[in-house]
Amino acid sequence: MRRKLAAGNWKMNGTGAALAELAALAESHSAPAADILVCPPATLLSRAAEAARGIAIGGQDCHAKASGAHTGDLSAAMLKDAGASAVILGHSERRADHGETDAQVCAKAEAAMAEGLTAVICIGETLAERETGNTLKVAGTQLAGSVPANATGANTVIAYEPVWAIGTGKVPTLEQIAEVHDFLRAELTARFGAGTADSIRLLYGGSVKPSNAAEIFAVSNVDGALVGGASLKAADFSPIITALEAS
Ligand SMILES: O=C(CO)COP(=O)(O)O
Repeated sequence: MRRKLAAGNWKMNGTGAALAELAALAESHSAPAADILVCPPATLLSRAAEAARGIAIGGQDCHAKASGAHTGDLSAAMLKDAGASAVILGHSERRADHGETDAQVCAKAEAAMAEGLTAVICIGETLAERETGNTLKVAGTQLAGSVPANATGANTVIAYEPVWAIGTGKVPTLEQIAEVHDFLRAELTARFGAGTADSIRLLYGGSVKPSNAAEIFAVSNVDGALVGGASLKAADFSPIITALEAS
């Protein structure tokens, strides 16, 4: 049985004052029935790890190399040293803003896993790709190219985030979410076998809110959510976590 996971991606939001939201979240979810992960900006990682009390902390990217001449980048070991136990990789905003390819995401995931971090690997189609009937093709290609061969339920989480649903208030239909998640599970089964595939959690991401969380969490093969905007305030993220615990 996969343990559910509520993950928050703060993106490029938050200074020290935002840690009060994390402390409030930890306070109201001291013994959660689902895993909770918050990924703040890297500048807040070590302070977040102190404020989080039981909530896991993650980075939003890491470099594929362990160290060296890569100005502005962070290695997986640095994230771990700052208190992270996970890292989001291949988010569509990084694929778009920094031209990250599946192969680069895969190399980053390998580096993260080598440090004992859980790689939260993001995939998802653009609106143009959906409208031309290529959703599953894109999801399959990204999955195959971005997920390392040594993926397990312990070191890998997959987040399906349709690009057109991120920050837009637009959400796929429940049937559309089910279609992609069922497909991803089948693809993982074909590649890794049922045992490993059944242990890897599949998150949905894109405009998840307290008002739509419960119906999304009832969808087949949805093991939780990767939440952007609604993870910034404890008052929004908390009811999403509660809905996941009840699912
Ligand atoms: O990109 C996302 C999480 O990684 C989703 O963002 P929103 O929840 O703000 O749509």
